[in-house]
Amino acid sequence: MLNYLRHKFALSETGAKDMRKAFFSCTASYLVLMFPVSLLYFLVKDLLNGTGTGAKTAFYIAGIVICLLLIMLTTYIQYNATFFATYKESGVRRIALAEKLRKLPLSFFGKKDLADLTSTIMADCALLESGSSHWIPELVGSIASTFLIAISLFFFDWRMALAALWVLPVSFGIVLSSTKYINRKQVKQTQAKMAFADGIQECLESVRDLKANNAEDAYMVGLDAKLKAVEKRTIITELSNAVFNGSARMILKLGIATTALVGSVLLANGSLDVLTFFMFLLVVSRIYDPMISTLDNLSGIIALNIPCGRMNEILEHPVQEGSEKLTNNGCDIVFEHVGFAYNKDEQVLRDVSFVAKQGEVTALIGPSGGGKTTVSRLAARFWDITKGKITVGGMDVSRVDPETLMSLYSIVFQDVTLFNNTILENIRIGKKDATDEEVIAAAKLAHCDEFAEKLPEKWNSQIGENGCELSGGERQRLSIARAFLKDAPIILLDEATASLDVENETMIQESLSKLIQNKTVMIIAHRMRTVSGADKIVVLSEGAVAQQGSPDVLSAQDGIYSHMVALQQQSGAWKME
Ligand SMILES: Nc1ncnc2c1ncn2[C@@H]1O[C@H](COP(=O)(O)OP(=O)(O)OP(=O)(O)O)[C@@H](O)[C@H]1O
Repeated sequence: MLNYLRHKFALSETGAKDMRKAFFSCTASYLVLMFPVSLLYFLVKDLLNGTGTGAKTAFYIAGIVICLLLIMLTTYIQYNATFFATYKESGVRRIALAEKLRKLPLSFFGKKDLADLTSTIMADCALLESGSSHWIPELVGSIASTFLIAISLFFFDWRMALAALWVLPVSFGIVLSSTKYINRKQVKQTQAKMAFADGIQECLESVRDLKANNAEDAYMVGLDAKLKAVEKRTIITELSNAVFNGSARMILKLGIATTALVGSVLLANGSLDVLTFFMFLLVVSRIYDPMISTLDNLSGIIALNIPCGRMNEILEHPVQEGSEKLTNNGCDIVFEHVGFAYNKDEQVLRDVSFVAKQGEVTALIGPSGGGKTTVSRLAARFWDITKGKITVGGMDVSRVDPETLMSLYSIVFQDVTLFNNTILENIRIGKKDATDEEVIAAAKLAHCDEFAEKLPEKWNSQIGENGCELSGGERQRLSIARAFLKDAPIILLDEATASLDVENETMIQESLSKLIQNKTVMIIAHRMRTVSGADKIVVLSEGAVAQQGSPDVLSAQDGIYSHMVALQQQSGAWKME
C-alpha cells in the first residue's frame, strides 16, 4: 500500500506513511460523528419506554461530554495527520524536485519548457497540498466509515438498510464511470493552460523583438486565441463535472426519501417499530454528508493524476551518475570516435576524434551548426555521448559524477546568464568561498572595474534580472570574471569575446593569456583573428572533423579554414556603397 501511495501521489516514504495515518484518522473522526446519533437513539428509546430516571440523566450528560471530547480528540488527530503532515511533505517534495532538477541531464531540459517546470514546482505542488490535506483522506475516510456504518445498519433492519444505502453504489458508479471521460477533458484543459502560460512567457521574453518588428498586435491575436482555448476547455471540464457530480449528489439525497417512504410503509403494516424508523431517519440525515463533500472533490482527485504524473516524470527520470573521485592524470581532453544525437535519429556528431592538449589552446571553428558548441559541452559531460569515448587526463568523463567533473572546468558561454543580485555576488558564483578582495581582483582582470566603479553602489550595485541593466559587453565581462575567479585547469570559451569591442577584446585577450597558462583551453570563435594565435585548430563541419592541425599547416591547405580566412579578409574590406 505504501509503495502504491508513493507512486500514485508522488510522495516521500514519510509522506506515504503520514497519508496512511490520515486515512485512519479521517475514518475515526467520521465514525465519532455518529456517536451523538446513537446517544439520541437511546434517549428517545428511554423517553418512549418512560425509563428516563435521574441516573439516566447523568449517563446522557456523561455521554454528551464524552462525545464532545472524542470529536475534539479525533479532529485534533485528523488535523495533525492531514494539514501538518501535508505541508511538511509539500516542503520535502519541492526540495526533492529542485534537487532532482539540479542533477538531471540537459537532455531532459531540452524536452521540457520552463513554464512547464515552474508550474510543476509551484502550481502542481500547491494542488497536491489540497489533495493530501482534504480530498484524498476525506474520500478514504468517508468510504471506510460509511461502509462500517452500512454493515451495522443491516443488523438493525436489512430492508431499511437497503432503502437507505442503495444510493451509494449508484452514485459512486456514476462518478467512477465518468472518470476516464473527465480525465481526458482535464488533460486537454491542462494542455491549453500550459500553451497559454508558454505564450505569456514567450511574449515577456521577446517583448523587445515584438516591439522592434511591430508584431505585438499579431502576437496578441495568437495569445488571445490561446486564452479563449483555456476558457473553452475550462467550461467543458467544469460542465462535465457538474453533470456527473450533480447527478450523483441528487441520487444520494434520494436516499432520504426512499428511507422515509419504505419506513412509512413498513411502519403502517406493522413490521417496523417507531424507534428503528426514527434511528434510520437520524442516520440518513448524516450518513451522506461526508460522501457529498467527497463527491465535490472527486474531480479534483481525478485531476491530480496529471500533476502527479509530471512530478513522477521528474522524480523517476534517471540522473547522470558517476564516481565522486577525480582520477585524471593531467588535463588533456581526448575525443575518440565520438558520436552524438540530441534526438534519436538526428545524428549531430559523427566519428569525432581529436586531442586538446594541456598547455595549448585548441580552437574549434567551422560553419554554423557544424557542432562546435556541442563538442565543447560534451567535453564537460553536459550530455552523455552515444558512441565512442571522451577522456580528460585518461579518465572517462562518463564515469565521473557531473558535479565533481565540473570542478575541472571554467566555462564562458555564448549566452551569459546573470542573476538579479550585485556585481560581486554574480562573480562569486565562480567560487562560493572567495573573499571580496579575490572577487574584485578577478573582476579587474576581466576589466569589469571600468563600468562597476562608475555605478552608484559600485561593486555592490544590483544588475537587474539576467543583468538587464548592463550592456552585452559588460555582461560578457562578468562571465569572464567568473572564469578568472574559478581558475579551473580546463577552460571552455564559447564565443567569449564576441560581444566586446575591439579595444576590450584586446585587453581581455591579454588577461586571458595569463589565465590560460598551462591549462587546457578549448575556444570557439567565428572571428579568425581570435583563433589565429591558437596552437591547434579543429574544423568541424556537418558534425565531423573536416581538418585539424596548426594554423600554419591549415593555411597551407585548400580547405574550410583557408576558405574562411579568405572570406573574412574579403568582408573586412567590404564598404557600404
Ligand atoms: N539542445 C539541442 N537540441 C537539439 N538540437 C540541437 C541542440 N543544440 C544544438 N542542436 C543542433 O545540433 C547541431 C549543432 O549545433 P551546435 O550549436 O553545436 O553548432 P555550432 O557549430 O556551435 O553552431 P554556431 O556556430 O551557429 O553556434 C545543429 O544542427 C543544431 O541545430
